[in-house]
Amino acid sequence: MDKQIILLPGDGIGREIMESAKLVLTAIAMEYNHKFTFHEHAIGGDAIDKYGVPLPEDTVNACSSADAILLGAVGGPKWDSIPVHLRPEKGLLGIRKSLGLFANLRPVKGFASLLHASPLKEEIIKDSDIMIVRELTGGLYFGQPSERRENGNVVVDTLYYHRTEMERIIEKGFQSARIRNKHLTSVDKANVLESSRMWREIVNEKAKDYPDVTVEHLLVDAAAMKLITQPNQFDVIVTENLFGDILSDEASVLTGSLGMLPSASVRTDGVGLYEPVHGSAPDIAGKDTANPLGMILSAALMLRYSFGLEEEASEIESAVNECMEQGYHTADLKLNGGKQVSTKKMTEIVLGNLTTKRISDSICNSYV
Ligand SMILES: NC(=O)c1ccc[n+]([C@@H]2O[C@H](COP(=O)([O-])OP(=O)(O)OC[C@H]3O[C@@H](n4cnc5c(N)ncnc54)[C@H](O)[C@@H]3O)[C@@H](O)[C@H]2O)c1
Ligand SMILES: CC(C)[C@H](C(=O)O)[C@@H](O)C(=O)O
Ligand SMILES: [Mg+2]
Repeated sequence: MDKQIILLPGDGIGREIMESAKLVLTAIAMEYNHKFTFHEHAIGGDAIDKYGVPLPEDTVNACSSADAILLGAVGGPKWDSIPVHLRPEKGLLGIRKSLGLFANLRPVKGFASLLHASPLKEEIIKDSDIMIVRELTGGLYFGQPSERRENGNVVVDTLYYHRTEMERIIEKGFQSARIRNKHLTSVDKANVLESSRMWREIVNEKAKDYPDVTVEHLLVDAAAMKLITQPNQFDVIVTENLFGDILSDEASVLTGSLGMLPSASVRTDGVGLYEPVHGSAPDIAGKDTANPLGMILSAALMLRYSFGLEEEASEIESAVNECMEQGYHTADLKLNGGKQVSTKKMTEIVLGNLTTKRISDSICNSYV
């Protein structure tokens, strides 16, 4: 298989973890005889520094003709004084919007050997396996007007959704539930927001097309509580943009660290942008301590969803699982015992676990 992959490392730990994903994909390409060609482009603060804008036209053009895109993270204190409409984060919002990537899939499944890494009790998180389906190109993030008025004393952010934007993401939620455990939790704030009233109406209409899927409506505040008290009651969560952003960071606690969570931002034709759920982690950037696994697992999602390479994707996921079982972890996973390693070392261990299946144990041992 011959694929053109755009790499957008971005800011902070973005470049460090992107290097990890690139090495893993290169190893997979060698093993399976694929040709992955990588093209790096600027986004976020990196693009502001180089070109004065968070999303250069050249980056958009390259992404538009690529087979898939990997993104590290954007943002950081260096760009804090920049007005909101020019900030690094606008580069990320801009690329999602211009490519029409309306569905953000955030699987939250802890590794069995990491159950004790979560601050939550093992009996609560055991067996939890959730897919968060987050709307990604509408809502408060993109509402117009969005401005300061009356000498800066009044601020306006608009929560705008068209019915069709809700329909397509809710449909995605039902489809995902149908191929998983057939339970859909729709999260909204229908006791307060007009947008949530329409959201709930659409969920109820669509439910008629999916009689095999059970549907539950939860208000977002209660959902936030239930996510960490009864996580195994969830299968698929479908929700709008801002609620999905907040709930996915919260859900990462189930896995032991935000650094573990991958995500896929897709549209209906298979084109996708793959990015870890976490941000640029400025507090640990450049220290070789970041957890690269959310990024590596995002690369696995790319192979599965954009290229249909299920075996290769599963091989990466198994290699990551093996690292956990071998007791390796980066500093973000607060474990008693185990072997704490750097970003680079963790990447080498994943690579070693990949090749053990095809080469030999002795090569793997040279990494550890
Ligand atoms: N997709 C993205 O590009 C994205 C996502 C979220 C936040 N951001 C941006 O990142 C910047 C920092 O935001 P923040 O601090 O609120 O969130 P963050 O996700 O960057 O960090 C939150 C905490 O988690 C830790 N963390 C995150 N990823 C980690 C990893 N892979 N390994 C180890 N520890 C990790 C950080 O050290 C920090 O303590 C902001 O500019 C924000 O807008 C970008
Ligand atoms: C950086 C920010 C714009 C982004 C979002 O809110 O979508 C991030 O938090 C995420 O979860 O991908
Ligand atoms: Mg977020």
